[in-house]
Amino acid sequence: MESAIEISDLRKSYGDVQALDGVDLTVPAGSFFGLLGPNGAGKTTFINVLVGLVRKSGGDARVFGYDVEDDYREVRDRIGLAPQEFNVDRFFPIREVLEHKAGYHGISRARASERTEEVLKRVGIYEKRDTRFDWLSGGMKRRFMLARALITEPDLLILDEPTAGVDVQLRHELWETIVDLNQRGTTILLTTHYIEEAERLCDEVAILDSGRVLDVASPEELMDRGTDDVVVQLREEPTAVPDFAALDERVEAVELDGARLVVTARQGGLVAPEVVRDLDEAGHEIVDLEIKRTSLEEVFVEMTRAGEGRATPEVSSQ
Ligand SMILES: Nc1ncnc2c1ncn2[C@@H]1O[C@H](COP(=O)(O)OP(=O)(O)OP(=O)(O)O)[C@@H](O)[C@H]1O
Repeated sequence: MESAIEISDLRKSYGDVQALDGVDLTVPAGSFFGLLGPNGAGKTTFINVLVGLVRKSGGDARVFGYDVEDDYREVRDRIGLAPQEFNVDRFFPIREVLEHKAGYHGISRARASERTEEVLKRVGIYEKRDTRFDWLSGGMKRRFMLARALITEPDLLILDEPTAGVDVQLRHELWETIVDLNQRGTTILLTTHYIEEAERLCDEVAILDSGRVLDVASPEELMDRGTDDVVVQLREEPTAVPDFAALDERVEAVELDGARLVVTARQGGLVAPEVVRDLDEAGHEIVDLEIKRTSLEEVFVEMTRAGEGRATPEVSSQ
């Protein structure tokens, strides 16, 4: 499959701070890819290298096969970026801001005007087209950032915290719009602090910490590494229960509180049927069963906490 983003040994230092410390990453074309990491992990720096706002100190970075520095123009024309900050010309009607941007990318005046109409309708702020950016509500500003990123019909859409500070309903609406774009073939690179957002939307996520990629996997695969709770309510308080930990190595803890049994295990969904069978064979009657799945957020916190030990800035050799 073609790669939308191909990165090898990417490095960026700001003086003593090694913001990117040898990143290797491949984002397949058409995927919905998440970039997760705590504050200061290097996510914005990574994005800025791709869009030509920051010069890398070393390594190789390509977008649809084009080198981000040598083929800057080709790369920039293929990327739509919705940055975290509202870096928008505030004094013009938003319609004009979009038309200017399209013109800057070489789109004809007639097409720019059509395209402006399309994207404003798509994000649901067409009726605000003659309003200046300053006068939009916070949620409308977020929608506008997405519209501006879409004006050039990008093959790669980069969303840096696209739903920061928006209410639940708008967040869901924005998700729908983004998922629809992805289904039509646009590759999405998303950074977010709402880990649930990545869990719901992304095919794959990369966990970045201290300028390094700790892991790349699907949210499902990552969640399999955390532990789930299999919670069983028994009819009667048992005097003893089977030794689940000895029966299955995925079981990490067993807690009995009256008639309520909690088995903590990796891959709880697969362990639960065995727990039920063993209890049944031992003559216990089950009245309720619940599997409390670990969240991507819990796994993420665990992984990035493990990396804290080497978070000290290094002096760059580049
Ligand atoms: N222009 C700059 N000059 C000096 N240091 C910088 C600059 N930009 C970023 N840094 C440093 O590089 C590191 C990575 O920052 P970056 O903004 O890429 O992280 P991030 O993952 O996007 O964080 P956040 O989640 O807070 O947005 C941080 O230590 C930051 O202080």
